Formats: sequence, structure tokens, C-alpha cells
Amino acid sequence: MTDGKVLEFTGVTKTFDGIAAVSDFTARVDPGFVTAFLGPNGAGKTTTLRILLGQLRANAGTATIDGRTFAQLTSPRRHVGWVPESPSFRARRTATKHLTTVARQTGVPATRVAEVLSLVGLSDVADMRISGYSLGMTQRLAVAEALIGDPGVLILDEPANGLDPEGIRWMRLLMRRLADEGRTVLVSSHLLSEIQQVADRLLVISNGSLVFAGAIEDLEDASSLSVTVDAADRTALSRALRDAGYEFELLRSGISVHGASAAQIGALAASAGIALTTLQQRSPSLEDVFIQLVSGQYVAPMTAALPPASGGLAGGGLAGGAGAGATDGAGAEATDGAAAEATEPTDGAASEDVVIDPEQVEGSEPDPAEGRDSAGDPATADAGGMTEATPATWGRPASSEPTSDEEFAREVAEADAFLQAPALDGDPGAAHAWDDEDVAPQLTQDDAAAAEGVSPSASAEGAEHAAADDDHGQPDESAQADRADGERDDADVPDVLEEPDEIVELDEDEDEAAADEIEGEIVDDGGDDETERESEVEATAAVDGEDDADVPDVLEEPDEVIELDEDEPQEDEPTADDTRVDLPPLSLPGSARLANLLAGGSEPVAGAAAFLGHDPLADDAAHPPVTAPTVDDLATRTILIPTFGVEESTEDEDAAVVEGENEEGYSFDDILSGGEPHEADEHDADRRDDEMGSSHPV
Ligand SMILES: Nc1ncnc2c1ncn2[C@@H]1O[C@H](COP(=O)(O)OP(=O)(O)OP(=O)(O)O)[C@@H](O)[C@H]1O
Repeated sequence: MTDGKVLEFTGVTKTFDGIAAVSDFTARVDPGFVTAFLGPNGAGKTTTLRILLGQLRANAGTATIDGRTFAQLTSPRRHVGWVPESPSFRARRTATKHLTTVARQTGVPATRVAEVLSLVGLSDVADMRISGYSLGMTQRLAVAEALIGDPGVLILDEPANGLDPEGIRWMRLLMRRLADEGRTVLVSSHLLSEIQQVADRLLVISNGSLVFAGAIEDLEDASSLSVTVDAADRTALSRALRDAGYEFELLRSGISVHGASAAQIGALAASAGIALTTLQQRSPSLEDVFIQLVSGQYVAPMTAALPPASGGLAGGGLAGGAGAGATDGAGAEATDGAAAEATEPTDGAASEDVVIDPEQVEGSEPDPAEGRDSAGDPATADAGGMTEATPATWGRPASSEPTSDEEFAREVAEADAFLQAPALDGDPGAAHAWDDEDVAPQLTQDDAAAAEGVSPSASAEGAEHAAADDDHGQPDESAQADRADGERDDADVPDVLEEPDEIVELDEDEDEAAADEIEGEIVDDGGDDETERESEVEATAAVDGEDDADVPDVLEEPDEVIELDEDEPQEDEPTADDTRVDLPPLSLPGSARLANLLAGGSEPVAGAAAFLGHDPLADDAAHPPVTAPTVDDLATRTILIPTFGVEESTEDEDAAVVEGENEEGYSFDDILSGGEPHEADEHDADRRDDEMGSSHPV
């Protein structure tokens, strides 16, 4: 069993420009559980996690892992794995190559690479370029990277973003498995429904403050529960309810009892010898309660401390210390967070055919405080809800028993489907203008690198290369800033492009293998600037190599806009009917989310790729689809967002139009804020004209 670590947040406060993103956040996360860190967009989840990971400096308070701050950890990757909200990688690398680099930096044997690839189900595509990965595969690779040091703590920031249902299920299974192994699993999400099947415990944050900490079943508002109950002997039942102090109403369909659980009422009827004909629990969904909670309509009692789950590890559970309704967890006694099982409806007892006597119940003033006991806690589903602990894989089971032939065939088919889809990545959360003052000292990153056997960067620039190269999972602030500014992401467009003088000339015929060979030589000889030089060589290979699908030549002249000859289809250009275009991964803010929205969740990557590769306003005959748009290309042209797939969206009225430039961030708001691509209407054309001005799509 892997040793998990306790995470503790004590009075963590963080302000940006005087505005509190996190306020006096106090909580504890224990090993052996999946703890969901829930809150609406902008609630402060990522900020809190980044403070824990040493990427941001808190204004006040501490966040520790096993009692130490991130900066104090030796070999941090061996303690903490981190899956960022929108992972990105170097497009030309293979997963094997990427993970081998990470393994070396982490100081784990290269054999660990195959292990984690198998664990996340990427073994079969390990030697494929990451540019060909789907969003789901990219997420899996991020998980593989996070797990390479076999850490006791895994932190995932909105891991379900952009995943299809199968991917979400896989992620849930993986989290369950890791927690069951004794690790500490903290997963952030803005949707309770996404993680309620797997989360054992919840930390709910709203407007930077903790508003709930406890077991998921404790989120239910007991006072809003009601039960519909009926018996052939209604009079006897009414009397029993009244005597027990319940509030109830006589309805045509039965008796509605407020503030009670089915278990309580069932037990009451059984003890009174009343045969029930109906016993039905009615309660708001957890999602309803969650929404009320974060909107301040409901203040949930916090569980001061929770006992270990059955079979779990010792630990005090969650301690909520901030926010309305918070209780101080220090020294609190453990309470039983597990709810009793619901009592089945009682039946079989003899009953008389008695007419109900409303007089008998009217005017009674039952005391709802009476007659309750712990046996009546609401029934709850199995919090884990998982019968499998092995993540689904592509093509081959990750571990343990092989799947059946049928399952295997299905997985292979899914893998094929995924493999046909080009990769996209984006960082919707990177729209923040990161403030350098907020960033934890670079020393932290260098210390960490040094502790892992990587030489600290000799210069700030070197540090940037090193961190961005080594660690998309734990990016340094400068890498974030690059994305926030809409500049080329290191994962997609190597930084060396900013320093053209340093480009190593490669023969145009040099292929990736040659580039790797050179890279290997440099890495093998690597000194302090190893990572930086590795970047440069890769960058050069990417620019000068023949395969421009990943890094187009236009990057040598970043300000230049690609002029495509519309009458002359480009080499490898897809046909008008071809909605799958081999695109490089993009690091446009919002692209990942956009991908998901465009495809309605069914085939996100392909849908977005189709969109990005095809101008839906173009007359197909005269304007064949545009091939492989680049970051620069997209940065200077209007983006057209079809509402219902590319092929149907060739008319003006079928397209919603959004325009933007990388430097300013893409203005996808009218699509993203609505949560769904909207039906184009007559206003779209007007809006498009407004937004486009005189510019027109390529
Ligand atoms: N570097 C920054 N500069 C300015 N404001 C910031 C910065 N980082 C975060 N914020 C602000 O702090 C608040 C919390 O942001 P944060 O990203 O932590 O929320 P979140 O809960 O992770 O949201 P989401 O679910 O959308 O990822 C937001 O209002 C955000 O705009």
C-alpha cells in the first residue's frame, strides 16, 4: 500500500489586486479517500491548489503536504502528482519520450515509463507522436506523468474537462483505485454530478470560502427530507407519527412526513406494529443541495471530523474552519459520517380497514425534535459506486485480469476512433493575467529540480525552459504567463523560436529520428543547460524538418499570416467531404472546452478539428477546406464556429461567428458562456459583421 499524505490548509488567503480569491481557507484532506474539491467557476479551487503546489504565494496561511510546504519537499514528484486543468505537451514527442525525460528528471528508473503507460492504457500508442493524441489520451498522459514518481498524493484539477463519458468513467475508476491503495486523492470539479459517484468526502468552496466539509451524504439537508408513507391503518399510523413528534400532512396519496427519512419512519412503523403500504423517501438531489450551498441559499452543517472509512486509514477527516457554518475541527470527536441503510418498507402485518379520522391529527402539535435517532439517517448510495478498480484501457487492460474478447474488441474500436482524431489542447483557465508578484519564488522550482537531480537553471530564461519542458504538470508561472498571454505554448511551439539565432541548422531531410539522436547526444552530455538545449534542438527539428503538420514554417516569421491559395489545394489537404483534418495541437484558450461543446460531448476532438479545419462559410467548390491552421494562422483570422457540425454548416445562417486574436484571448464567450453551442439565428449574421469588421476568414 502506498503511503498517502495528509494535506492541510490553514487560514489560506490569497488576493489578486485586492480582491480575495481565497479567504481564510482551512481544511484537511486525508489519505485513503477521494476528496472532491468542489466549487463553481472562479470559486478559488485552482488558486488554492496552486498555493499547495508552491506555484503561488499565499498572502496568509499555510498549505502543507505531510506537514511540509511544497518547497520543503525533497523530490516533490515522488510525493505529489499533479494533473493540471489543461495539460499540454510537446506535439512532436511521443509519450515514451516525454515520460522518459520526466522519469530521468524525477530520478526513477526508465522501466517506470512502461508501467505508467500501461496503468493509463496508453501502451499501444506510446510511440505515437502526441500531436496525434485525442484530448482523452492527452489527459491520460498527464495522469501517467503525475504518477511516474509513484506519489502518495494525487491532485487533479478538473480532470473531467473535455472528456467523454467513457473518459470520465475511466478517470473515476482510477481515482477510486488510487485512493483504495492508500493514496491521498484530491480532485477539483465544478460539477458535483461528475464526481459524486466516486467522492468519499467533499470540500465545497464558494467565493473563496469553505462552505462545506464533510462526507458526501452529509451534504443532504436533513430538514428538507420528506417521506411519503401510508398504511391500511392510517389512524394508527397518524397516531404513531404524532406521538413521535413528526410534522405530517394527510395527502390523497398517503401521509407526507417532513424532516424524516424513510429509515426513521420504517422503524417507527415496525415498532408500532403497523403494516405499511407505502414508504418513499423524497429529497432534493445532491446537485440541488450543492447549488443552494454555493449560492448561499443553504448553510450546511460541517462535519467537524470524520472517522476513517471502513478499511480506510487512520485520520481525523476533514476539518472545516472557514465559511458560514464552519466548525472548528481541532480536537473534535469523530462522528459517524456513514449513513444507516434505509429500512425496507414494512409489510405483512395485519391491518384493519379503518377510515382515517382527520380530527384525530388536526390540532396536534408534534415536536419534530422528538423521536429522532441516528438510525434514521438518510439512506445513501455507495459513495464509491465502483465495482471495478481497474481503469479501462485502450487495446489492452492496464493491469490484472485480461478483459473478455468482447470488451477487448470494444476497447480496440474505441482506441481506433480516438486515434483517428487529432489532438487539441487548450487552457481555458489560462485567461488570467498572472501577476509575477503572486508567483512563488523561482527558487522553489529550482530547489525541486535540484532535489530531483536536475541542475537548477542557470538563468531565469533557463528556468523557464526547464520548468516548461520538464513539467507541464507543475508549470512555473512564466509558462502559465505565456499561455495567459496567448503566446505560443512551449508544448506546441518551442521557445527557441524567440531566439532565432540559436537555431541549430538541420538538413531539411533530417527526420525526427535524427533530431532525436541529436537531442539524445545533447541530453547525454547535458550539463546545467541540458533541458534548454534539448528544447532548442527539438525546436529546430520541428521548424526545419519536413513534417510541417506539427510546427509550420510560418513560425519562423511569426508575424506573417499564411496566405493559402484557395484555388490550389495544399498537399495533403483534405477533401471537402473530409471533416477530419490532421491538425497540430492548439494551445488556444478555450479550445478544449470549445471542442467539447462543439461536438455535444459525443466526439469532441473530431468535431473541433473539423471545425478548425474547415471554413463553414466557404463555398465548398470554390473554397476547399483550409488545411492545418496554425496558431499564428488562427491568431489573425476570424474563427467560424458551426453550430451543428461542419458539413451542415456551410450557409451563413448556420454558423455562429466568433473573432479574436491570441494576444487578446479568443472571444468564445457567446458560445462558452451559454454552455452549449446555440442555434444560429438572424442576429448571428449581424453580430458577425460587427465582430469581423472588414476582415474575412481565410
Ligand atoms: N493570477 C490571477 N490574477 C488575477 N485574478 C486571478 C488570478 N488567478 C485567479 N484569479 C481570480 O481568482 C478567482 C479564483 O480563480 P480560480 O482559478 O482559483 O477559480 P476556480 O475555482 O479554479 O475556477 P474554475 O473552476 O473556473 O477553474 C477568480 O475570480 C479568478 O479570476
